Amino acid sequence: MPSSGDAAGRRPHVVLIPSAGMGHLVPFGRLAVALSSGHGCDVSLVTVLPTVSTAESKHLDALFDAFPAVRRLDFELAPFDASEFPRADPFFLRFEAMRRSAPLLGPLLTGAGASALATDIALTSVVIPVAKEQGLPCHILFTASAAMLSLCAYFPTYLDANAGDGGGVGDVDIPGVYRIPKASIPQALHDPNHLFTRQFVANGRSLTSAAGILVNTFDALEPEAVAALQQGKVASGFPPVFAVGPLLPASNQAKDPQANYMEWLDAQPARSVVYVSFGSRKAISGEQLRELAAGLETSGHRFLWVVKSTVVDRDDAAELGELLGEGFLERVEKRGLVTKAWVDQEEVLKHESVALFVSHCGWNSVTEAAASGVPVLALPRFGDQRVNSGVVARAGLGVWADTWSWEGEAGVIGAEEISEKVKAAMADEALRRKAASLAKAAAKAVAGGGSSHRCLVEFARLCQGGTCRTN
Ligand SMILES: O=c1ccn([C@@H]2O[C@H](COP(=O)(O)OP(=O)(O)O[C@H]3O[C@H](CO)[C@@H](O)[C@H](O)[C@H]3O)[C@@H](O)[C@H]2O)c(=O)[nH]1
Repeated sequence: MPSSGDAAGRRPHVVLIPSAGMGHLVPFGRLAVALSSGHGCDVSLVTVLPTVSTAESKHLDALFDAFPAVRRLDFELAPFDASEFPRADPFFLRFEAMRRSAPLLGPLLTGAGASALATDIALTSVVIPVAKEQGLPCHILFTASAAMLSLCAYFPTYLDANAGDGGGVGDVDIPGVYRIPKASIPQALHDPNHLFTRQFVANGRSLTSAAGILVNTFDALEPEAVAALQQGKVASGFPPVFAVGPLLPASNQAKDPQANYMEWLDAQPARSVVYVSFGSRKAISGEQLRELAAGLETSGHRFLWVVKSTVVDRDDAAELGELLGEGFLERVEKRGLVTKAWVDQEEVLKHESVALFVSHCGWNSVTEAAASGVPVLALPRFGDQRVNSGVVARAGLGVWADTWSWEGEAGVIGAEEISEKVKAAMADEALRRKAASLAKAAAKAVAGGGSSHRCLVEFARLCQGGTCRTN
């Protein structure tokens, strides 16, 4: 039942504060749409200006156009001199700018009449103190898997218990969840002094200061992790956990008028195409690109391959053709399309010609594959993607050859292995059936009365009258 307002009839006004990066903006936009349609909440999505990339600006413009019920709340960052950090990437600079602009956030929230906040785990150190000052409950939308959330929640305890061992990080057996093998733990976490590790531990500790935690997942995809988190088995003093995924509004992607991939897909036979994409950014090495190209070629299958321009090594100015191996594009012309366009991935995954998704297992891609019933061949690259690949394999959504050579996150998987795995996955009828059954479970979870729908109702109710745990 939608929330009908407080005693004075006021609707809750939930303000969502995403961090930068399409992998984060996309689920925040989707949560905004889900909450504003049918849950009795007013919803504002904070647009941090200037945006980090044109992809982000286009995405946000398309979202606000398509869903006018979602209010846009512009947050102009205070200018700061980035030359202090000459080698920092745009995401670090964005975080630093947010941190320095925090004093401006309180007045923005008061002016907007916020009654509750939801922010990204990466921004808790900035947003939670502001929320405390304002007396507002602050929730977290965790944009990765529940397995990754449980690792984040348990990791500080794990490190405390293993401090002094000197043996580094091993398998991590998360209470109530399962054992995450050493090789799946993000590489940076193997070094206790790495900046990422310190941040990850601080984030893990900050989870208990949140009023509630939303996760873009659903029961059938991650039964163990969702149950353990909700039952407080992973860490003590844990706030309520709402598994609200898969967060999927109607398509709201900015269309690229130059892109011809949908016409190309329309011309392919049903269930014949391997879709290959590694998310919105982040490089895979030139060497891995060429191995992948050769593997796709020898697999003999049709493929649509989305290569982001940032996928190409920054200092490698060569054109796509050269990067993918000499003559590759000409040889595969009749059965492969390689594009640098921003595609509407949901639309692609729903297309009847698509049979397999070769994915880095960014969490949004995993949830989209699950919602579309497209099996995944996992090719994780960095960060949470190995943990997510483990989820994919456990749930039967896809295959992850975790026996593949592990040489750290920069390890290269050879063409022959890729080709064999593509052929096997394309021929695997049982895998296809299992993926299709997960899509049914996903649809059931988000429909009225389903587990994710109930979690969203419960969350909206908490925003209506919830007590503030951030104090
Ligand atoms: O041409 C494109 C490329 C991407 N997308 C969309 O962009 C999002 C990409 O997100 P994701 O699949 O999660 O990949 P990343 O962009 O790599 O996401 C980052 O954020 C995720 C969520 O926290 C993490 O799981 C990843 O490891 C991290 O790299 C998805 O919704 C895609 O559908 C498109 O629609 N068209």
